[in-house]
Amino acid sequence: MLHCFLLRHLRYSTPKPLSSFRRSHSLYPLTIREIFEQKPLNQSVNLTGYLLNIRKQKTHYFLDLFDGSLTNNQKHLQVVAPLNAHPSLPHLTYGCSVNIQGKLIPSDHPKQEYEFIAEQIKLINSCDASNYPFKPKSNETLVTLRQDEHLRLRSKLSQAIFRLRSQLMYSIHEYFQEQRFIQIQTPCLTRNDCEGGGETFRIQPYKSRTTGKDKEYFDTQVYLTVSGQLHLETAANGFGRVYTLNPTFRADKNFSRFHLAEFWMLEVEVAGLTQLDKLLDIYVHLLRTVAGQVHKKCSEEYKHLLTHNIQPKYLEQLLNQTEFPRITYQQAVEYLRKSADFHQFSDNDDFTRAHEHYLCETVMNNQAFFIINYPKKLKPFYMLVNEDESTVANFDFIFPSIGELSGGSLREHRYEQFKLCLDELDITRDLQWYLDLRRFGGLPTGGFGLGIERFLMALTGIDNVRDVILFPRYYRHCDA
Ligand SMILES: NC(=O)C[C@H](N)C(=O)O
Repeated sequence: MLHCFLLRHLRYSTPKPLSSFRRSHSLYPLTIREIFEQKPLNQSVNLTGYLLNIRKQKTHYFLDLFDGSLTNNQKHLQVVAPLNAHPSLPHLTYGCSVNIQGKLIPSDHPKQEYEFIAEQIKLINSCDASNYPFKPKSNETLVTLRQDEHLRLRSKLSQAIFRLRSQLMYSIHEYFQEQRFIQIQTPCLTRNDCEGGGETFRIQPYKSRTTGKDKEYFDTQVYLTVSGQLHLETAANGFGRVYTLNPTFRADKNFSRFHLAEFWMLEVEVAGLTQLDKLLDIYVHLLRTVAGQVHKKCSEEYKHLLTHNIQPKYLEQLLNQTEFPRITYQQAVEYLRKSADFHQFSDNDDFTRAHEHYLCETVMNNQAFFIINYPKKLKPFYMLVNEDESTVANFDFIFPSIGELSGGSLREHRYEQFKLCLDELDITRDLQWYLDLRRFGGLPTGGFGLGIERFLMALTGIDNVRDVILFPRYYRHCDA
């Protein structure tokens, strides 16, 4: 009985299909994009947006309405307001928000198929036009937009960038769905500094204004995560193929155009991997597929960026290459030592950005490449130690004009070795849960992290991370 009732109920609660115009019209406030796509001729509809231009002519006002729904080739909707119906619109200024009721009708104008005739125009909020950073026809640049993070999505340039970012996120999820990965949400609060680099933000007690009492995070030291990797490995031991796409935090006092204190990182972990080459193949396949999708889906955004002279000089490599050169740390050191600037490079030193740039630009001729098998002592404790006992099975991927785009490794899955390593570092107690993965039959896994903002730099040719994240947090900067 109950079963029948449920079935009947389910049937009735499924929304009935409506024509696409009616469905979107009734469920969400209508957008200009939908007006262009669905052309609801002669129906009275309501639109909300900003006015970008107001021109008074003999018989009509012409208003350019913008609501952020259009891609960049279609700019805005031109609204025609006959003077006899709207004798004066003096309260409307550039940038003000309005609600317009009107109708789309076929146009007599030879250059225009349709026009939108306003029946009623309501001012929602006026705009403090003299202080508004986006003046009519102003020439916005990435630098000027950066000064108004909270308003910059009113500009077409920022819109192009953040549409592209949204597509990137979507394409990443799509890729992993297709490859049958499970998405995991790793925690932002953690007790372990996974990278061991000491760049963690510690959660500090604070005095509550209302109670005046100190508040602790349950009497333990807790940090904002620098990487979800350790937690992701536990998930790889459960599901096999997993990924996470989360914010990560690094207390890096670096003010450079490559560094953020909060950045988004895609992290991937795959069980059953025992060869570094395989991990690199997976990484390249991901980059190629996702870059290809973004390139295909965002052609309008790319065109718009080009009008601002922003072009992805090295995107071709991501789209077309199935392989990238792979050199060992030792080979990279030899290249550096042959150069005039770096001939004194010491054994077991880490590469700086200057080293990476030299290797990429001069040695590799602006070709992206991998550096593999770093000395064990330069890298975090979790990496698989190679047979030579002195290097680890890891990679850094170096991209022209950016430097390190990603890092990854096979993980040390052998219980005895790993316990010894943790004991030596005196971190066994803190990481008992992580060691347990090996204690209870852990699988060999490998994975990598890819910083979303740097990936966006590679995809767009934009040369500052602060332009590809809406609210950048970096050294001494946390504004809006
Ligand atoms: N998941 C990873 O391999 C990323 C690595 N832990 C990093 O933070 O660079």
